[in-house]
Amino acid sequence: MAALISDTGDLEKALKDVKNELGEMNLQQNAVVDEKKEGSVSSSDGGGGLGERKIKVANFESGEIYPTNYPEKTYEDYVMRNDVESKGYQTPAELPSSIQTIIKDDVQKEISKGVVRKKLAKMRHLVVKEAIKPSYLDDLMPKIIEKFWPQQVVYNGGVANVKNWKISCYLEVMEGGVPCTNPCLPLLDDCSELLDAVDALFTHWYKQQHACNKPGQPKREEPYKIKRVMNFITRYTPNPNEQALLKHVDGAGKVDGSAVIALPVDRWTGPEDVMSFEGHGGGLTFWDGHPNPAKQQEIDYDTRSGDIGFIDKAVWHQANPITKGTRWAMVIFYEVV
Ligand SMILES: O=C(O)CCC(=O)C(=O)O
Ligand SMILES: [Fe+2]
Repeated sequence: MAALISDTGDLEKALKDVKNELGEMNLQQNAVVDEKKEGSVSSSDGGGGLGERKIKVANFESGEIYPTNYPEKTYEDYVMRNDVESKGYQTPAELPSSIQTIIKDDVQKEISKGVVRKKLAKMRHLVVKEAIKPSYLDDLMPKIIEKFWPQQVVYNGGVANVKNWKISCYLEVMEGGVPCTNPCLPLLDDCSELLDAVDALFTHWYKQQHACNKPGQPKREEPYKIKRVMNFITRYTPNPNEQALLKHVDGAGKVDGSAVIALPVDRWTGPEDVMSFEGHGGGLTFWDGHPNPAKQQEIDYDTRSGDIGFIDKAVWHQANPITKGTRWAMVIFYEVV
């Protein structure tokens, strides 16, 4: 029997911890994770015609302009910035200490352990509770609410059945201006610490999730390079077409993984009990655990401020409908090399 995990010491330690916690479980028998199978999850529609989130159409012809209080920046300004690779933090521990303070203590270890548990269940997603401190997001949220400016985008075939999508504010878009050409740059500035933090968490998660498990496979020495290919904030409401993002996979082949960060309930523009969606849906659901969609399990999470969902390539998921209040989330699509 070859070593179960041969890549990082971190992961080996996490495995020991989980082994202790799981007691009698025979890991030798149950825990072989087949990377090939993992990578072969179909991105075809396994869920009753709900569809992929295809990113195809750049549509910004309506003549919409930046609100007048925005600095005069154009798409070209944005592209110049996006050409710079992500800062390359491989773990939260490498972040500047000022940014480490916005992250939950010991989250690195928690992610390593969480990945081991998920691998035992052959799953390729992980949700970490309060990975970002809710108090930090409470401080950031008024800026997000002030500058939130949903851009009109049209997706080919619709975003999980919604053709005209105008509930997301794009901070970074793909080259060529997809899915819109007017990213909200002021908000990108406000969110830069949060984005650095999530980049480091995502890189750490991705590295653990893709650590080599197969006999004889060489250990990867070079660092993972991640790039945020798209990044947006969505505000869901109980209005038709604004309640949910139904079952989909991110990026239709162009995206290697995603992070979804739950943001606070908007207590700034209305009374909390009115804005809250507590008891009215709004969590995340994943379909995972088997390469064959018909055999996948459905897993629900009641996500709240600061929780992060890490999602591997082509894992089916859904932002569940709300019937009351407003629900905010930040979403980042990554390319990994
Ligand atoms: O809103 C969320 O919590 C997740 C949304 C999502 O999966 C997406 O925008 O691709
Ligand atoms: Fe998604």
